Amino acid sequence: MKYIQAEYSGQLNGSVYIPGAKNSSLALLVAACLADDIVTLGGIPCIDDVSIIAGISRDIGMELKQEGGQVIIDPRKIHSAVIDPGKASSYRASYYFAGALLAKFGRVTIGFPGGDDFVSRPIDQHIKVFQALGAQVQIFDDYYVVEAAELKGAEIYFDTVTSGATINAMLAAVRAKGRTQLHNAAVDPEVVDTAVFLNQLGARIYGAGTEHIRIEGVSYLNGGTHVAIPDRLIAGAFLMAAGLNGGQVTVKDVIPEHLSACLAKMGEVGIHVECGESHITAYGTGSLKATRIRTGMYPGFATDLQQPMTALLLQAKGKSIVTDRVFPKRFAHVAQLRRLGAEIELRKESAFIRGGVPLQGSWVHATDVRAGTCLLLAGLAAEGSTIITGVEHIERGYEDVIGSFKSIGAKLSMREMDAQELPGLIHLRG
Ligand SMILES: CC(=O)N[C@H]1[C@@H](OP(=O)(O)OP(=O)(O)OC[C@H]2O[C@@H](n3ccc(=O)[nH]c3=O)[C@H](O)[C@@H]2O)O[C@H](CO)[C@@H](O)[C@@H]1O
Ligand SMILES: C=C(OP(=O)(O)O)C(=O)O
Repeated sequence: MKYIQAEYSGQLNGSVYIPGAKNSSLALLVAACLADDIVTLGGIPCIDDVSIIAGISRDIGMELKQEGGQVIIDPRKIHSAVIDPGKASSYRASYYFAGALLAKFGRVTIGFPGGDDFVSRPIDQHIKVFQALGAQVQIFDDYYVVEAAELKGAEIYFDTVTSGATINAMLAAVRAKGRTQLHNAAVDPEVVDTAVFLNQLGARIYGAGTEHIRIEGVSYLNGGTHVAIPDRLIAGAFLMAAGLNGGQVTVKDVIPEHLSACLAKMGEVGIHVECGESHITAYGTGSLKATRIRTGMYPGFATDLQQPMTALLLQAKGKSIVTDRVFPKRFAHVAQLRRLGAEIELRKESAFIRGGVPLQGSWVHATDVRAGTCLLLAGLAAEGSTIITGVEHIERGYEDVIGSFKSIGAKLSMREMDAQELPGLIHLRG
């Protein structure tokens, strides 16, 4: 079993280049299915979720090869729209294959999405989209089938703001007959990135980045080239690292506007932030103030950043409250932080933190990708050694997590737990 060992690291200083966004890349790679010619994508990170897509692509006949930092995709030989349920459920964004393959082939058989487990992650809005466009959806035990003789443009109102279903609606509607209008659409940068890419291929999507998106269906999509936007979630976590023990961290190749809410809250807790055109520097002052965080859909404070922010707030003297309204049960990291000595209570959709209590290294388990970042940051601030298992969750979203954190001075190593070591470690788990 792989694990990460984190040691108290003092001040973190340095700069890191931020890779392309996981959540954009997962949409772009599948959007490429819709093209009728070769597509080249840049900025796609080397993460486990992308490897799963590569596996699915091989199964369905989509050629996908990596050449010097670019992924070249040939969707012309796709011969199957049946996706292995095991592969579909080993990451979240497999639902994009449902929208894209439905649009291109009129039928898709696919397993349910997996990804981080926040107790409830419904896909009712995705299904609503498919049905509105004229498809039938049949649900079986471990897969579902979506099919339509013809997809026809429709008027679709989302009952809740969802980035996944907004992107999926664009994928499904882009080749539908006539006009589709999406209302109460998500305005996330990843939605805009997917629309920009599809338009580059010849799609006619208007208004992405606002709550109303209009899609005029087209019957053919060219090949083309696109570069994924930088990962605002990885960038946010690195900037927070500067606040842990009063260091200075610069993230390069970012779009600062995508991090507005995060930077505003970092300012409130006492981290000084300076933005350039494509870089941001965070200066920790060594003294953090408690605050209140409420997550919201973009441009609100990202739910994916509340977990690393919680690690930071453990260092801020006083009472902080972190409320997650997007995923009210996204708090599996709290029990693990308590193992490090954190004073943190859960009530309904909020974590109540008494910050400034010294942390002590222990054995903790990452249950999802950002819980992993949270535990990693907490481990760097805790006395002694922290053992973090559940590395597979972290590797779903982070390319070279050890190398990039080490480059800013973090004392981290990836290890393999062997039988001799286990008795020495087991007392930490309790
Ligand atoms: C692969 C990917 O891009 N993952 C991101 C995506 O997940 P994901 O696409 O799953 O999240 P959504 O944006 O769809 O979810 C937003 C909210 O809508 C609800 N909802 C969603 C779909 C649906 O059919 N019905 C419904 O009720 C969800 O429970 C949640 O409360 O956006 C989340 C919210 O920014 C991020 O945390 C994830 O990192
Ligand atoms: C929740 C996340 O991932 P996913 O939606 O892929 O589970 C995340 O990236 O924080």
